[in-house]
Amino acid sequence: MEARRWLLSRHVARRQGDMISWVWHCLFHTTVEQLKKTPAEQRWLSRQLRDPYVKSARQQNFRCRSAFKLLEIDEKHNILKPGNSVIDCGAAPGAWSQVAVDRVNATGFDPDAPVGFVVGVDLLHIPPLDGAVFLPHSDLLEPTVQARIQESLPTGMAQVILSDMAPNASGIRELDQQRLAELCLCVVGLARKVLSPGGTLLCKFWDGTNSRIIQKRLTELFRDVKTLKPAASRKESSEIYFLAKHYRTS
Ligand SMILES: C[S@@+](CC[C@H](N)C(=O)[O-])C[C@H]1O[C@@H](n2cnc3c(N)ncnc32)[C@H](O)[C@@H]1O
Repeated sequence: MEARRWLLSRHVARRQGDMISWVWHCLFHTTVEQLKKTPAEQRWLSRQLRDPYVKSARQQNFRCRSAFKLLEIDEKHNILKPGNSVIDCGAAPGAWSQVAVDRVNATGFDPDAPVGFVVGVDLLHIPPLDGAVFLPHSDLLEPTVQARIQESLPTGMAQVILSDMAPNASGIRELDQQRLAELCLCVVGLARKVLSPGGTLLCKFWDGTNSRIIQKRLTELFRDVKTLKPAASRKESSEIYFLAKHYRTS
């Protein structure tokens, strides 16, 4: 009898112990998970949790917060118009393409309303989006990829080229800037092949020594070149955007 009571009390104690550790786990799960992360991951996570644009992106069904950068630029500078063909370079996960699809296709029931076209390209997978054609797992630096973009355009020409491309950060500032400069020059090269006269190019860059080289190149090719820092672009980031309008053919 004594032995049975002892066994029972040990069983109850174990169950209570399990319960306590389960409650402990539920209460502190997030904290423990956070502790497992590296300091950089923790900083990223707490920044994401505090970021109002992350919250708004979730509420408005945008794939990521960067949508608000393009929305702000377009509201101020009116670059995306109904009927435009748009190339979105570095499109994954697809938030800029969401904005572009919405802006280039006029809403309403008018059968004659202009219909736009959006093609997005990225090294990564891009989840499908109604109204956009995507070329995932594709490197814009490859001439064959640029040829596929051109083939996909209804008239072989685009009125707007967007680039939010960024290389994977190596942590070495100069190297990363050099890589982004290469990507920007590649976008400029694409513009020379497919941009309609009068067309627009919007290109992300990290402000620094190379930015003058890119700006100079753009000024040679476009009548109006501006440097923009949208509100949704983090203040601590050196990210800027070149907005080049009125592409000149000669
Ligand atoms: C900041 S994200 C773009 C976010 C996107 N604008 C959006 O709103 O969803 C930058 C993207 O550039 C892409 N990228 C970098 N180098 C590239 C290259 N050579 N060709 C194509 N995409 C590239 C990256 O894979 C990454 O997905």
